[in-house]
Amino acid sequence: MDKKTLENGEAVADGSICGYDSLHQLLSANLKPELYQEVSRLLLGSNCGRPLEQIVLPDSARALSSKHDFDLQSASFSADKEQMRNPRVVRVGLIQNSIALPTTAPFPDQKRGIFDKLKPIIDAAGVAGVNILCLQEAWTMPFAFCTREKRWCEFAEPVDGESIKFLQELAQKYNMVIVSPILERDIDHGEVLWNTAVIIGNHGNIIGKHRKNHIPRVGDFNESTYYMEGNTGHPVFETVFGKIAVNICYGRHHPLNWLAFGLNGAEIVFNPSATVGELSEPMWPIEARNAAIANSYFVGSINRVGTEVFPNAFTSGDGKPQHNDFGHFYGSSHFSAPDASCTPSLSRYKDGLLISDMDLNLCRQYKDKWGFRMTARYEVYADLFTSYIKPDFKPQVVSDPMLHKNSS
Ligand SMILES: NC(=O)NCCC(=O)O
Repeated sequence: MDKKTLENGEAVADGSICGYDSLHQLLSANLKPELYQEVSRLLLGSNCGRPLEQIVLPDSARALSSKHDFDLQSASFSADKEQMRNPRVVRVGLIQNSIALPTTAPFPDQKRGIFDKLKPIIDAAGVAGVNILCLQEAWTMPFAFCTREKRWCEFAEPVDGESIKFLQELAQKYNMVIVSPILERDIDHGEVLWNTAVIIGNHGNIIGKHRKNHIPRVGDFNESTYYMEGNTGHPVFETVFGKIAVNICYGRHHPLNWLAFGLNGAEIVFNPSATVGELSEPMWPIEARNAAIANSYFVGSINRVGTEVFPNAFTSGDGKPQHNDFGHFYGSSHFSAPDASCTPSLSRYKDGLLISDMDLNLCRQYKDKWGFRMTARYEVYADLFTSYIKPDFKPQVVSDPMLHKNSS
């Protein structure tokens, strides 16, 4: 997009960064090519000694992106050639999107509007041969959990509900595993709500589900009003394309959550999110990438886009005057790899589809290279946790005897 003239810099009201779609576009437009190349090497790392290459995507996918005005980007992660194993290349997609209608529209129209908006983006993933696709957190609805109003619970549905049926058809049509994060209503257990990712197999079957483990109590993220911490552990879903797991949004701030998916053997962990610039943007490029490095797996990070305005003003725990929106959901979805490389991010304000080829052999190659599993000393930490969770736990602190000398 064209750079807009700005008086005070930073993100402007349309969600762009000083008129650019993403940080990477800003840098590419403003640095000399040789400087840009060096900055990219440091910011994005390199993969097998090279910058990531783009994938040649079919014209039909490009046509859908132009017609429906969504960002379409791609990048390919390689691994070293091995003598005993064939490459295990999978094509993985992430979708970020804004809501389709104002939050004041009738609920069924809002939901249908999102389905209609997503269909061509999922089609683009399908025609581009994506094997595993992940949507954003609570994709069927506005992220209304800031309001604390219970009427938004109407968007909840069982794991075999309307939105999953919609995706099951597409999963089967395109032979694609789809991860669908929804607000779940557990009909069999008193109709309680959960924040859940449903894993739909490439035959349109339901493989399983995972419920968000860590619920935020920060800023406007009043999600604990709606659902409790998940009770599904840290499942890894073995699909025909690889072993995948889902660390839902705020769980990305918990290194042990990432670790647990790794211990269970995940090769790709998705982090479908809904988070806003003022709260978390500086953390966003770091946490997922660190998780990918520390756990020797790929991470797919997805954040919704746009500003969602609610009819009734709400307050926050931080003393701000009452307001009607969370702030801007900054998109910027991207992939991170075990070798510390990562893709440029999708747009900060536009719907988008990011497609990456990844050779999953890279996971084991990086386990072998850095030996993080081997050197982790889990038994030392198991002892610490065992004692920490007991009421009589005393922190292991050795005080300088001089500190207390004068007071005795
Ligand atoms: N959806 C969600 O958990 N958001 C919390 C905010 C954050 O983790 O950045």
